[in-house]
Amino acid sequence: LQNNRTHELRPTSDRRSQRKAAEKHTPIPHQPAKHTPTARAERRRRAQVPVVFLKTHRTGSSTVQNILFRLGERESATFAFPHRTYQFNYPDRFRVAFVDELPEASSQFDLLCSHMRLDLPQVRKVMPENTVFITLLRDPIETFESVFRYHTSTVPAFLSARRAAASEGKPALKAFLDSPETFWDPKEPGNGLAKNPMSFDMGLNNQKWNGSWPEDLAQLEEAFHLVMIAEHFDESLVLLGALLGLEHEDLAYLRLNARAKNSVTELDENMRAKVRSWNVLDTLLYDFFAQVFWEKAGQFGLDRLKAEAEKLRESTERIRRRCVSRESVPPAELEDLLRPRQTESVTVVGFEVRGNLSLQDQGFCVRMMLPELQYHSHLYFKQYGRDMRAAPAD
Ligand SMILES: Nc1ncnc2c1ncn2[C@@H]1O[C@H](COP(=O)(O)OS(=O)(=O)O)[C@@H](OP(=O)(O)O)[C@H]1O
Repeated sequence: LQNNRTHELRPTSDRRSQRKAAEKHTPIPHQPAKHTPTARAERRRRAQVPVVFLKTHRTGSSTVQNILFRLGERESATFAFPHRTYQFNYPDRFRVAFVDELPEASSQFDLLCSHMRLDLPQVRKVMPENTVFITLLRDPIETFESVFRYHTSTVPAFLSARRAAASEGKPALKAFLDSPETFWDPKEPGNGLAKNPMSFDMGLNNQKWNGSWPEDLAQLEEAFHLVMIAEHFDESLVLLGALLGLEHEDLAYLRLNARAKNSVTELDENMRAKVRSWNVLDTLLYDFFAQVFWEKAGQFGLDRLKAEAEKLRESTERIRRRCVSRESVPPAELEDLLRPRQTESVTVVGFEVRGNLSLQDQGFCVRMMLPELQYHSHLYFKQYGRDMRAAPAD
């Protein structure tokens, strides 16, 4: 099984040494069968609708993507993967041309869940008519703080702020928030995430409110069957499970792609107000879909949702105890297969898998903690029999 393929976005020498190191590591065991006969029977009955998951930045989206990756792999779904790398030419708006070919043996794509900036009509051209659309939003203040810290050296506006801050001896985020307009050039394509990042990912005008916003929101509400809310993650997963016919075990998760505590900036009230005001459209977007979320929750039944979320938490906790020997593990202590992507500006922590697991449990547990890039390359290789392509050299 060619399953230790690591993503191709690192320098070749780094990749080569990583490959070499990877040979020494535990390969990803085969995808295990479900555990109980009843579960197997249930699974056969699940209506396998195609799914698009709009993977918004720094919202908890890798955790949801991991659930979908596991589901798709188990059901031999055909993934609509980017032609290159693990993103659809981000930050360009999604286009059909960004999608890799439909494998010969497949008649349609079943799952699309790699990073993109949404363009609904274009996505609809790629996916079957009965596709279910889902996404995830997070409190805009938390999201922006995380986006800023994670992408400080890749988003030009943030990088300029960091340089200015260094000369003034200030924290970069404070320098940015004191005068964001000084650093933010709206014409610079790489600045998409610098203001209202969730609105940007949803394909909205993230620069300023305009007359089309209400209509655009209404269209998104119509298109998306479920917009999950990170602050109510378990309740969101219960609704996702109901929508896709999934069991609690399918929805078990670990908090992936989390920053180490020392990579998080504590915001005082003054900074929170500044973040809120700079990202006012994200607040509008979030509040709108939070309301939609609670309407859906009401239709499901609030008491039922609460009880189901509690059961999900319990089953997830059991699975976590079975799988994880150590949480919040610094990258240097993780094997390559389980090390999340790091950026220049933050430390991202991961998980250590328990030893002495049966092969079946090992397959299940490793997948649950597999970082985005490793799982993406594994599935890409499985689907196409070749490595994921690297980004073109500039
Ligand atoms: N289950 C759950 N609930 C709430 N929050 C969660 C969850 N899982 C992941 N996270 C937090 O989401 C942040 C990572 O988001 P993404 O995976 O979307 O990031 S990325 O854009 O793919 O890099 C990252 O946030 P920060 O740690 O604040 O940066 C994760 O801690």
